[in-house]
Amino acid sequence: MKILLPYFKRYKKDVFLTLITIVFSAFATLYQPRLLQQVQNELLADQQQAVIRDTAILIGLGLLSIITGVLNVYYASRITQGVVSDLREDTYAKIQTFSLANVQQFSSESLSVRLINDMQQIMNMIMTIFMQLIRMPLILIGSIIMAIVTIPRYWWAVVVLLALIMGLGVVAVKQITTMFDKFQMYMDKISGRTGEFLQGVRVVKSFNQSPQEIAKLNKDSDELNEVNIKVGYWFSTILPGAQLISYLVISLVVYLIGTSILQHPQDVSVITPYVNYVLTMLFAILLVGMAVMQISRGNVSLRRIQEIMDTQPDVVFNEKAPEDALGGSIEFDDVSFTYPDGQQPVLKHISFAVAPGQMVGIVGATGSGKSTLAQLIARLYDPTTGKIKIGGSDLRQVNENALRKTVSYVLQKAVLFSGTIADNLRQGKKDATSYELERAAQMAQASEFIQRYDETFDHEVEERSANFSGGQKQRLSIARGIIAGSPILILDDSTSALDAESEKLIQEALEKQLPDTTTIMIAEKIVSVMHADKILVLDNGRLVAEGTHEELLKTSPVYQEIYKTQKAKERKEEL
Ligand SMILES: Nc1ncnc2c1ncn2[C@@H]1O[C@H](COP(=O)(O)OP(=O)(O)OP(=O)(O)O)[C@@H](O)[C@H]1O
Repeated sequence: MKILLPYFKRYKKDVFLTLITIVFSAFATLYQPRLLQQVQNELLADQQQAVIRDTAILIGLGLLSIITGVLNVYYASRITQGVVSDLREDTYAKIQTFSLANVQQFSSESLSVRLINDMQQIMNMIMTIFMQLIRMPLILIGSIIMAIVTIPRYWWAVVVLLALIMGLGVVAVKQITTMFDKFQMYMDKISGRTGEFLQGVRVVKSFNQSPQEIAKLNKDSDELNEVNIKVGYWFSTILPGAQLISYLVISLVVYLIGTSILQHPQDVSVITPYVNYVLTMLFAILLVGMAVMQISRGNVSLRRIQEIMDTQPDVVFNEKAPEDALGGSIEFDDVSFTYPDGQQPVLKHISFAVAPGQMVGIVGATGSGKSTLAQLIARLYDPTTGKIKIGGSDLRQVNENALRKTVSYVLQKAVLFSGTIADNLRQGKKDATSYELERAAQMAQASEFIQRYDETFDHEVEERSANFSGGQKQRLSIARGIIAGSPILILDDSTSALDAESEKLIQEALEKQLPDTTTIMIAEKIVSVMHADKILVLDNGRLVAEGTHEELLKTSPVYQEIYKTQKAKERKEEL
């Protein structure tokens, strides 16, 4: 709860006004039965003036109840909306500082559940605090005092009633709160599965995996249901149980009043207010119980947000360093890297240097560490040991904006966002002109298909870019990478869905039109990088050779082997 205090402070005025509405509303609720008793006595004594006066006050109290109730909801909502929206913004800003390793540690699905579902629980909790948690204890204490004052000689009945209902409440609340952790855990699991299912819906359908996927989802959903049913079971026993206890105590007190009515005839007028106070007490206990449960549920969510806030980003940039783009040279000095959740190093003692403007190919078998190496250049992870320098600066010392301006990374899996083609390309450069869009599209061999749309660059990209082919997506993401004009461009197997001719044209365009750009081309096929100034050969995380295609054919057995296998495969395909 401590995490919320600074946020509440921002809404001091609303908190103060909520407290005032609570005090007045509690007073109106508690004073009404007392006044009713007074009116009954005045009726019995035939005091008409007093009856009219007190009835008017009763109506006034009713109105006060309504007005303070409405104002309470208004101010509580203002606090809740304000606090949760500030907290969500801060949490979102914190997630923005996360490295890939941090995101992986939580899983992106869990982060989105925390931002949506957990925030909703926190919202319910704050609303409950300002509507019930402060008001109901006041009403509870007030109704206990008033019930005792109404018939002092049966004070013990109130004590018995409280003890029984509280006992029931404590058992139920304990049971229910232990289930909230499980509830959030299953929510994470289900949203993870649903996200995975929707993202891979084509694979699921084409491999006829729908029944299996549905069965997995059903299993998690059944487990969540079980938790919900148990919570529901406890909820459904509390209310009737507490009502039964209250009516038993009320019946006992009414019976006792009946047996002694001759000695205390004035007790006739106390029965109604007494029943009223006992029922108010019951109502207050139930609402306090519910509020405690809502708050403990909110606390689970708050703890999950706190976990995000307490996480130290494991890639920290030097915000004091200059924001200007760095140079285009790359230097790896004895770099090794193990993924945060991995056992074995994926890169082992890698050292190499690339001069600005060079085109460098990286080849190696699948899983040899090519993409990992590229991700280290973009500082999506830090090396476990060793040092990487870009433009002569140690990556651990650079400013984040400087690095993002320097390295443009076109991912292996092309990802576009909903919006227009132009919106997507401008993610590379916010203020790119139409000329720059066209030039980048031409270099990426995307211009031809873009020109076929009536709206050209304003053509809509649907959600998950479902209206584009794999090759079109790759061309657009290459164009997005090019448009940034960064000194270093990394193409991580980004031409795999293109035909050989388009791939060649893209390479020629890069060579001719971006001669000063350092280009790192990761490729499965040697033919894609054979014209590079230098080729790095990775084998099981080790840099086993570097040189031009001709040099490597003479000196590197690993390179020869890959080349031979690929040539043989090509020949087979031609036959
Ligand atoms: N996020 C990750 N967490 C843990 N291990 C990972 C992660 N990404 C990759 N790996 C592991 O690191 C190794 C190298 O993967 P990487 O993607 O760098 O290889 P690659 O050479 O680019 O492969 P490919 O040509 O198939 O893309 C693999 O064994 C892979 O399982």
